[in-house]
Amino acid sequence: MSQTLSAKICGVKSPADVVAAAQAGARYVGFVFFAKSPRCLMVKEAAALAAEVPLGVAKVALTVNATDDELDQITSVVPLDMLQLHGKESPERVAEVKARYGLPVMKAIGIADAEDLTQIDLYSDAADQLLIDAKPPKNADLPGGNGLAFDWRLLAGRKYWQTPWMLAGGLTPENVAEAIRMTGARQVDVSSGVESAPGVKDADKIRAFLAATEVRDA
Ligand SMILES: O=C(O)c1ccccc1N[C@@H]1O[C@H](COP(=O)(O)O)[C@@H](O)[C@H]1O
Repeated sequence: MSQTLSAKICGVKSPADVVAAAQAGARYVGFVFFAKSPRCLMVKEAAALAAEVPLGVAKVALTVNATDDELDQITSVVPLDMLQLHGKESPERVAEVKARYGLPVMKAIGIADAEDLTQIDLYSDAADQLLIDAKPPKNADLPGGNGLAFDWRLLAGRKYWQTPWMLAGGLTPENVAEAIRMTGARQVDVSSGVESAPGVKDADKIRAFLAATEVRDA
C-alpha cells in the first residue's frame, strides 16, 4: 500500500519556490523571519509570497525567540495558518503565543541524544504540533536549517505521541524515505536539503523530495 506523507518546504523565498512546492504536493510552506538566515524574508516580502500560496497549502511563519512586537508585525501583515517557534521559547511562552494570536503553534525541539526526548513531553500540551529537529552545534549561527541530521534510531518505536509531529534536520531527497521508515514520521520538514546553495531552493530537488516521501509498505 502506498502512503503519502505531509511535507513542509521551509524557507521559500520566491513565487517560483511556492509554485514548485505546491505543484509537488507540499502541504506546508515556511517563511523564515530570522535575520541571520539566508532564507530570511522581510514582512512585506512574505505577505506578497503568501498571496501566491494556493488553498490547501498551509503558510507557516518561522520565528526564533520573537517578541510580541515582532510577532504583532508579522501576524498583522502576513496571512498565516501556523506559527513555528524555533528558539528557546518555554512551554508557557508557547501557550501565550497560541492564545495571543489564535493560530496553531508548532514548537521545534532539538535532539542530540536520548535525554533531549524528555523535551517532547514538556511541550506536548502547550503546542499543537512538534517539530523534532537536530540540535544545532554549539555556537552555530542558526538554531535550525543547518542540514544536520540526528540519530533517527532515537525515535524508533515512538510514532504514537499524542501531539502531531514533524521530522526535520538534514533531510534530503536521498535520505527522506529511510528517515520515514526508521522513525515512523507522518510529516517531514526540509530546508537546506532542497537547495542548490544556501537560501536558493531547487525545484528539481523539491520534486524529488516530495516523490521520495511516498513510501511503499512492505
Ligand atoms: O531554515 C532556516 O534558515 C532556519 C533558521 C532558523 C531556525 C530554523 C530554520 N529552519 C528549520 O530547520 C529545519 C531543518 O533544516 P534543514 O532541513 O536541516 O536545513 C527546517 O526544516 C526548518 O524548519
